Amino acid sequence: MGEAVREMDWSSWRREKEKKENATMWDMFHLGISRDGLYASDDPNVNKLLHHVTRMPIAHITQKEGGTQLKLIIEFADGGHALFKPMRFPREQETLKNHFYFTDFERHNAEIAAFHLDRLLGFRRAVPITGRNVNITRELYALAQGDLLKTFFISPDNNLCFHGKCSYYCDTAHAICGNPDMLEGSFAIFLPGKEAAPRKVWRHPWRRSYHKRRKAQWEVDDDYCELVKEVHPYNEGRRLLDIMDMAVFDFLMGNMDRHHYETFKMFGNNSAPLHLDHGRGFGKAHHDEVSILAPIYQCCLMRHSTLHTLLRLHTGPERLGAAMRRTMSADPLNPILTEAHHEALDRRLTTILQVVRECLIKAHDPHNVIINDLH
Ligand SMILES: Nc1ncnc2c1ncn2[C@@H]1O[C@H](COP(=O)(O)OP(=O)(O)OP(=O)(O)O)[C@@H](O)[C@H]1O
Ligand SMILES: [Mn+2]
Repeated sequence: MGEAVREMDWSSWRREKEKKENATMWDMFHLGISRDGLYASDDPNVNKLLHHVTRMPIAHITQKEGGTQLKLIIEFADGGHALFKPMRFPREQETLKNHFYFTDFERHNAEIAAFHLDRLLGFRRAVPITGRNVNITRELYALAQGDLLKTFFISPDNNLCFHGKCSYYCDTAHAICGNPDMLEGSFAIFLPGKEAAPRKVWRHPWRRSYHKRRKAQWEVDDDYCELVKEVHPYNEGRRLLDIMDMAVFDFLMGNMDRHHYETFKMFGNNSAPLHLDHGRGFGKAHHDEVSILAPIYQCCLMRHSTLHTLLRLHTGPERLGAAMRRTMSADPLNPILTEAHHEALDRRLTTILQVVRECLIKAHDPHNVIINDLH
């Protein structure tokens, strides 16, 4: 019953958009969202929309409520919206050695790179994101209001800075500063509003403990996957395989911060999870965090289509690191990643294939490991 009502909200909202005389690029993006992904593999609108976002004048800015680190909701002159994450540190700065994944600063370039990685892996579950240079004086300070406006100041080095209000790192010591007032940031296309397209938030079964002295159950129980396989929604349908895809994606970028994930309620339980929030990926180019692959080595599962893509990106002709370099070269903030991260992507891909190989050696039947979804 509940599902049916939500389907109706979504369809009346869709009809409303489709009726509009001139559907905007933003409308087209929203209308293209499906059960399987946020856009189609051959959708030319995605690159067009991202290019548009790099040039469109900004009309309004507000702080995004909640969240641990500062984010701005940007409204453009044509009525479209994006989620802005500012650059805090130069790309060369790695995750601080004594920081946990949950105290790591977010990186705008990781958000951009993660979108490209998700698309190259064929998932299309991450929101399209582009980099853009903003002029803090003209494009942020001139539009800021209320509490946000009060946080702008000139630093001792004569740069324009602000820190906003949030529960972590929103103070003078952790301000976001321009050079002298130019600032890099990531702009993520906004998803349809929660009213028209409500989302469900799920705890990730392999989430980390977020406590500096405690371990999660999957870290101490090698049979953890057997438990997960018993419970909804992992006991049927696509979801457990989606978790394997997420592990591939997160391991390649070194993202340990996948505590929750979201799905659109209107598509029901058998829909693709969204890949959101990758600001803590690409933090350490010289360390491979193999525990991110725990879902894969504990369950020994992978979609055939995913394995197929991984093998292609491993053997070439264009390998993963090179493909990332190529697709990100059009971004205004190119280069997005340092060379060491491109090397890490190819090295980690080899590790994933090795883990799958070990699963196949152990398995009684390879069809229990590689799940055929290529019909
Ligand atoms: N492109 C988007 N459009 C609309 N909403 C978004 C978009 N990206 C993220 N969100 C929403 O904003 C919330 C916060 O985003 P994000 O997780 O990136 O920030 P965060 O500061 O890391 O948050 P948290 O600390 O709660 O994890 C997400 O839970 C998601 O629901
Ligand atoms: Mn987060």
